[in-house]
Amino acid sequence: DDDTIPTVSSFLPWIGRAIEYGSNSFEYLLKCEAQYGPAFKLHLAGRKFIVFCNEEGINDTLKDTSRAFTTYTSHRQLLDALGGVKQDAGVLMHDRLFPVISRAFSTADGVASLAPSFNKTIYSLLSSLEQNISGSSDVHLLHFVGENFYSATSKVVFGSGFPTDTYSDYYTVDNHFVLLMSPIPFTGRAVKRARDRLVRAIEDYIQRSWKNSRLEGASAMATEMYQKIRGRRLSPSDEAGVILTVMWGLHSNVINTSYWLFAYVLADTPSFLRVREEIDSTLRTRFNGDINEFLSSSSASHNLPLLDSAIKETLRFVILMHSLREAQKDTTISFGEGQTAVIREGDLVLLYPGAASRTFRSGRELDRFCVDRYLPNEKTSNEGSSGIQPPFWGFGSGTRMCKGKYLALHELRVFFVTCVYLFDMKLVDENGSAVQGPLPPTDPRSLGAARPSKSMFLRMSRRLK
Ligand code: HEM
Repeated sequence: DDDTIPTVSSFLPWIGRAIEYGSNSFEYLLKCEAQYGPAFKLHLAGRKFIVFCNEEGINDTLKDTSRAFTTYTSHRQLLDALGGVKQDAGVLMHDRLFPVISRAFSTADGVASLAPSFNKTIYSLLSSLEQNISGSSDVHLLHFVGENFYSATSKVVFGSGFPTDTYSDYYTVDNHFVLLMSPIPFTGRAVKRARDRLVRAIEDYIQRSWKNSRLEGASAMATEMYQKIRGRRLSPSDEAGVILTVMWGLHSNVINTSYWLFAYVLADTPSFLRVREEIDSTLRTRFNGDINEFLSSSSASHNLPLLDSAIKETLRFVILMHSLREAQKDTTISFGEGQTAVIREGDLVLLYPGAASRTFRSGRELDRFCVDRYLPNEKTSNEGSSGIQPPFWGFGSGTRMCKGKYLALHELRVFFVTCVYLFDMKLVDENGSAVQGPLPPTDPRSLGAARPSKSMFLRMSRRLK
């Protein structure tokens, strides 16, 4: 019987609308969890959704050894919304392109093919900024991080012919992602125009770069992906839309996570000083104080456990929701204390780790950023960490685990280390006042990952060495 878990009652239709229209879904799901417990059903647009909010339910779904679930539905939605793709490219994306990404990056070694050129490009972008700073300068944190990653990663993956001057359209698309996902046709005209311009720019790029069956100057991974896309005989704009969707996957979470990493760490000066000391001493003792030696080493030798803990702790706050799963056969999911939920073929399952990774077991609140929370074997180094390590799903888990995890971690580390090496940095708000302590609340319309609600700035000056 599938009636063992509660159904969110129909006198709360706004919950359905909130999710469907992407407004404040995080808040609404928290309210549902408070009222209905860790697993509940929602009926939306003629489909049944089952939401799991606790550790057991999330892990049991992510493990899915019986292959009961697919993610085609959410990938089709993404391709349609982000890439404006008209033909069905869900299977292409999932069965053809993900394995290419997976082969390229799913081991720490895999990153080696892109790391040297990424490191060089990031260093050259940041050191030219350093040369141009006199005194101190306030830069918009999200754009600082966004433009540098967009430019470096696009060039490294797609070659120097990629039009990186499209950043502002990319930003509009990413920032108003929720409007693109909305089923209401007249919302988000400006964002759709930005998306269409991006698609055309990518179409031009493909036309210019496709020579002798390869994308000139691009990575082997990008060429292999495009060969597979081309094999599908899509229209040129659908081909470009598929590339745009892949590109968004490459950039969006990295940029967003890097933004929050700077914000959380800099808003807590003692934490920042600890991370900086780890970076300085690692550079000094392992790389002769030479950033170039660090940049040309393999990422396995970086050995920055406190920075890695800070990244994980950041992800605990950033990843709110995982993509939808669609059941392709009947199955059951256990969600703790002997309770099970029956999932029927065609049901959609939504995993909601945002709640579980912030309240853990006995309901202890985990609202505070704690830089050393995920240090290996950390017990009680200070009041904040107090040895509590809530479950970590920053990169998902099981068969659908993030295929770009090692690339993402590499990029996040190298960017942060290079900034710490080159700059003195402070976090300030729009009025130029220092930001310390709790950060402003996240944008309530955030869907999969938390987005900022207010602009924050980095006050940067050259670091005296
Ligand atoms: C900090 C950066 C990143 C974070 C936090 C992140 C997070 C995630 C998460 C949570 C999932 C699982 C979603 C689910 O369970 O449905 C996922 C899947 C995926 N990620 Fe990432 N990701 C990041 C960067 C990247 C990058 C750089 C790439 C591309 C190279 C990438 C490629 C993928 C792919 C292809 C999947 C789908 C895997 C599948 O369904 O088989 N990710 N990512």
